[in-house]
Amino acid sequence: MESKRIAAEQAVELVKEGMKVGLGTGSTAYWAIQAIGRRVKEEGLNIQAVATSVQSEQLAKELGIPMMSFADVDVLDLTIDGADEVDSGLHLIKGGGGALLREKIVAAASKQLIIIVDESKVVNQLGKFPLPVEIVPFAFELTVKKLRNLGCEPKLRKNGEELFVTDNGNYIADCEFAAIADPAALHDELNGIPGVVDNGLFIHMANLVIVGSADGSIRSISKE
Ligand SMILES: O=C[C@H](O)[C@H](O)[C@H](O)COP(=O)(O)O
Repeated sequence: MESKRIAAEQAVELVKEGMKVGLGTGSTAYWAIQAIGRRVKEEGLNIQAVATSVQSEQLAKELGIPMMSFADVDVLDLTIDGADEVDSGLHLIKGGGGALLREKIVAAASKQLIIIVDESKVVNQLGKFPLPVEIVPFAFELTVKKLRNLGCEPKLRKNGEELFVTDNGNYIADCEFAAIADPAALHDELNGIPGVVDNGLFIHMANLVIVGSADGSIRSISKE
């Protein structure tokens, strides 16, 4: 928890007066939202934010972070979000919390995507973490078969006895690939399946990854 918090707090130092900011989702982004809330309250930091999930939006509102409507968003200055895996090319797997679609929409609208993780998320090759794929409920069994044909073992995510439902009313298939040799090609293949809304591969989207360690040190991975 400490390593996530220090990475998040370092990222929040990049938030400047007047910025339009995207707020990520998950246990690491939680610490970033807390730190932004503190800066708004204590320093009077003047920003406007949008959130990548209902959960993050609620937290931001509780902390008094000014929220803007997506109708008023053209370009965001900065988004701070977590990830499930990060490789040295700054490609990501996201969606462990089921928020990948909103996260990708917000990331795509951002000049800068800052990713905050602990050391456990940094990998040589993506794919150990089962890749979350958001699929529409209609004929989902058929979509899952198409996913399996790509060579993975998809598991529909559950919430207790029920299927997990995203903020967008869709299902998540967690796809075990073991190793993803060509993330960009797989991204396009997955999104070419009718019924797939989007997948958790974020290719060429992150600008900077801030990695927190349990010993309190912080390092960054940026584009070469
Ligand atoms: O859907 C969830 C997001 O992509 C999260 O940012 C990701 O799963 C990392 O979450 P956490 O910081 O809790 O490990």
